[in-house]
Amino acid sequence: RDAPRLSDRPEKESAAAERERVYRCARCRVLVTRGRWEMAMDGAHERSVFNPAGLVFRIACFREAPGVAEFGASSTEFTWFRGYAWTIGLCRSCGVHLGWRYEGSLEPAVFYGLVRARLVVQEEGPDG
Ligand SMILES: O=C1C=NC(=S)N1
Repeated sequence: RDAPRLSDRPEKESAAAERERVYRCARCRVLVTRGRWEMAMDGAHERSVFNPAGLVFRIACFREAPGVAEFGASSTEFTWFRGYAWTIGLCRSCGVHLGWRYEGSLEPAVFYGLVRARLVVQEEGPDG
């Protein structure tokens, strides 16, 4: 693997470094989102969810994800976030499934649940 996956991230990472992180599509490297937009939902930064097909995903929530394009109609079926409807979110550039866009009448009105394994952290600059 040429880019450290999020699971490789050092545990004691400074909040400032986290905010500067750039997350890119693991398949095409387009910019998807940024650390400054990451948010905790119900106190958790990450959560494991599963769909009716039994597929399990480890997702992280972000307030914004410019690299994600919505696909298809929204649904409230089996939503992992009460009060929110979800729409499939694909990579805007290569179309791979990156996660879901959530919309609801709560705060925040919109957020994204993205599959951590489908994102890579942008390579550090020359100073590492
Ligand atoms: O929140 C979600 C997204 N896909 C399923 S299933 N529930």
